[in-house]
Amino acid sequence: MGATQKIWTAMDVAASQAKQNNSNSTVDESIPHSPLSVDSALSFSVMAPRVIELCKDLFGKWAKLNDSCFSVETVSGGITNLLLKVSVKEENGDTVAVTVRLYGPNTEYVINRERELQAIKYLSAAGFGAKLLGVFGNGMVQSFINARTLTPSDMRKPKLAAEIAKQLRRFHQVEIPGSKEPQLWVDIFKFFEKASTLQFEDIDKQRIYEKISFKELHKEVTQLTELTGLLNAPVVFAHNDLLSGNLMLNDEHDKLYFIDFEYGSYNYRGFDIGNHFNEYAGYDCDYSLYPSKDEQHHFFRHYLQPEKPYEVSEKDLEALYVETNTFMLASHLYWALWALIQARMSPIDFDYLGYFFLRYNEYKKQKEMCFTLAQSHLSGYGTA
Ligand SMILES: Nc1ncnc2c1ncn2[C@@H]1O[C@H](COP(=O)(O)OP(=O)(O)OP(=O)(O)O)[C@@H](O)[C@H]1O
Repeated sequence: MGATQKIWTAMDVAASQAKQNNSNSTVDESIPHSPLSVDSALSFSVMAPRVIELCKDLFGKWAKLNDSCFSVETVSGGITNLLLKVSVKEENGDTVAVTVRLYGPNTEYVINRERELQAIKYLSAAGFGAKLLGVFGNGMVQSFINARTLTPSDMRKPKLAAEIAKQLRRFHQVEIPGSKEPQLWVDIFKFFEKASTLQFEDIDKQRIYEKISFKELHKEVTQLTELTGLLNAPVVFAHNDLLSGNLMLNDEHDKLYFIDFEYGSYNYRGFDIGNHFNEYAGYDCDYSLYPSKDEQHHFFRHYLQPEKPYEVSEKDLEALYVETNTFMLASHLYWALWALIQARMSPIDFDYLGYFFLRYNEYKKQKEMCFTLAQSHLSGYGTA
């Protein structure tokens, strides 16, 4: 969904097993670590010298530089992650820029950082995102990406949509060690457990919350689990949060970057694509902006056969259309339940309860059409 605070169910990544299975020799295991932490709640003027000290501790070549060779600025952030840019004038006169990400307090219990770091190593070795340069007590240092963040309307531009599709295909081909079990329903049922037993101190929020029928919601989740189970859908390593804020473009070099792998996991390919299409709605959640069938086909052609997009068969296009638009419903349920938990847990001032209703109502609006589409496809009739 892309709001700042992220809720993550602590799924077992089997890190030790992952290390044993580690067969990708291109992964750099020599990433520097520092035990230092920098409190993200400090004022900027107190924090900046500590960030410089941290950089010196992590990277030996900077240890002897005078502090005046460093400049620190804020890229983005609030109470959760704080992203800083550190520019360093090196001895040879070159200036190098890195990002320093400080995890906010309490994020470690909602985000599985070990799993995120594991994925970053492999994804960055495959050329995705910023390069991981160092890890410290409460954050990480990555390369600074010289690019602009996309807007929702950028994502549907045919040239960019084709590039996103092509890169998503490559992303889905990356192999990350560890369990390959799709996490979608594991997450959704864990979210459901938590979301259905909340208590709000705020009376108004409690009243709104009590209007939700968890019996009905549970039925919806179960029905959709059963339906998607019939699709025999491919499982891939998915980004799971491919919204415009997580896509960056260097216009000069025509280079597109996927960033922010906090939600990455093995998951259904259709979920990743359907979730991305839901993000065409933008920050105002205007679902009338969901891509048309033609726009989806354009994306699928470049996803399925980037080298020969116009040779993709109608049959393959239709199958991926059905898969994506069935899992698109799951994306609504996933973020709806996530928002309920956020409404209770997040310190961020955002109308998460309102967001629950936006996503759940859109699910209900689309349900019949998507179920009919999937059922007729499964029964062999397909659609016109
Ligand atoms: N390595 C980088 N280089 C340059 N800019 C970056 C880099 N990583 C992130 N950004 C910028 O910072 C913004 C926030 O980054 P990111 O999504 O990773 O942080 P976040 O704290 O997880 O935010 P959110 O929760 O809103 O997704 C991005 O939209 C992008 O504009």
